[in-house]
Amino acid sequence: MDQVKQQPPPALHAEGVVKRFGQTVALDGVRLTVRPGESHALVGRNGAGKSTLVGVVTGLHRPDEGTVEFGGAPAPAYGDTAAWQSRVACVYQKSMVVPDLTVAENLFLNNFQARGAGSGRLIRWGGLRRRAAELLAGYGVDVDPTLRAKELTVEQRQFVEIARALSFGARLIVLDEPTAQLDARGIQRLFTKLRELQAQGVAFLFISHHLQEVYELCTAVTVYRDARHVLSAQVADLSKDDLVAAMAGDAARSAGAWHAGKDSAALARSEPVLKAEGLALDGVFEPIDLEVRPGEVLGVAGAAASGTVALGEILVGMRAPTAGGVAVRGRYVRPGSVPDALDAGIGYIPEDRHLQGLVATRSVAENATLTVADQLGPWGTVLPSRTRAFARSMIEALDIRTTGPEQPVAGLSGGNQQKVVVARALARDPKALVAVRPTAGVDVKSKDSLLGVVRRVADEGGAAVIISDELDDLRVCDRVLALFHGRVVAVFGSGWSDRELVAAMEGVGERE
Ligand SMILES: Nc1ncnc2c1ncn2[C@@H]1O[C@H](COP(=O)(O)OP(=O)(O)OP(=O)(O)O)[C@@H](O)[C@H]1O
Repeated sequence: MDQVKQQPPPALHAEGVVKRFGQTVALDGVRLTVRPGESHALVGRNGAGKSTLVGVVTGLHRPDEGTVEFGGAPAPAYGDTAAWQSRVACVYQKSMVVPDLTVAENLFLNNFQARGAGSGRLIRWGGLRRRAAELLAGYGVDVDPTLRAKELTVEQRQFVEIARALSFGARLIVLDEPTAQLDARGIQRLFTKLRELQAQGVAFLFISHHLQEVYELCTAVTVYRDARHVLSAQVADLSKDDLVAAMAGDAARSAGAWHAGKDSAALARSEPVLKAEGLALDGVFEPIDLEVRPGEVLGVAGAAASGTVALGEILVGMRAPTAGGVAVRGRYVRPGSVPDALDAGIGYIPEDRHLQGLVATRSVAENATLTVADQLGPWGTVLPSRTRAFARSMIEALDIRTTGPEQPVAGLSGGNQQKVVVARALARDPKALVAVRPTAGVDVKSKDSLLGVVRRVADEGGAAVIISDELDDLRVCDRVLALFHGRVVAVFGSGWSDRELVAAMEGVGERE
């Protein structure tokens, strides 16, 4: 018999996939082919259809048309969860493990029957732990299987979820913005692990708005735009400008890497809009003084454990400090009081729109105006016409992809939900806007307009604080404080280099 050397069948092949949600066509005949051992990026603007495709190829959404194959064989029936688990898994930004169970229990959850016939319902815990330790070691994952899932770092949790998927037999793993909550070193450790697994033939579908990560990690890329397939290419053959142009559908505008940089002498003469004195949170950050003057955008840079997010939460009244206080234009703000912070003119763009941001079942218009109900009509009544008018202006300004102001936010893509959170923060014309990683999950093209909106709050005489470890977020700032383990380790005016700022956030070159 002739031995014809054949290419192995693709790890995933989807063809002609159509998915509608009511009137919305989320996928319009798209295709995607991921080869074994490949790291394949799926990119596109907010609302392009990426998450919907992930839902279709992980068995969550039944497509209206089209086919899905794994390793050349048709996908399992929709609803047969165990069969889907043995083909593909998705590691989401949100943890899918059970927080109160141990790593070992999470690894074998739903999989007890796989431990051999005859064991019945009896679970042998010692054996379970041993097998978990073997499994983790087999994939080079250094995590104690007796820890509870809630005790894991984001990075460890992702590794456990990947090991769990592989133990079910899956050879395709979808990673949805996996670096969103990792610091620079965590990202490098994740990428190293992914490369090791790729070398063993595991394929990855990588969903990300970070194009530099696509170039660093991925070998192939597919672009969707407005629910359609635009191109698939080898990453090495595609320039970044061409990639952005394919996503945006028109000639790529330059990302406008502008350092703002205000006249520091003029700034120093004006009274601060936002002032914090001796602000501290025991065990999280040491006393810190802040002054943000009219027209100024202050950046607060730091990695996950730096204390920057807690600082932001204190500025907006979500947490009380252990010492110090905050004032807006000289008006003292009651510590730990969100209503008082709002009254004082503080606006807030939280990082986690799921927990703090939105009411999923309410409309875009209602969510965008949740904090301004008292301003929209007499005696607190909300006039629907005004709510809609404000929402319409925001939909336009922020390029929110929606069927209209009445659409429930649950039906928006993740990035478009984030824009609604931003709209809500702007609804009150805040004097001081505090934004935590405002562009998380927002596509490359929308990032500019969103940061421009934050910048405008300052340009109109207010002040803004951007808390982030994203260099692109920090570029719009006039001044950047870098925190490391709760201490300000560096202050930059305009003109910092990426390398300097990253080094400061990483605590490199810190002086005692
Ligand atoms: N459950 C749903 N109900 C109604 N419409 C939906 C639903 N899920 C998604 N859509 C719509 O389908 C389209 C594609 O959304 P999808 O979440 O796939 O985009 P995405 O590319 O993942 O965007 P993002 O980058 O913002 O996460 C959007 O117009 C969205 O509003």
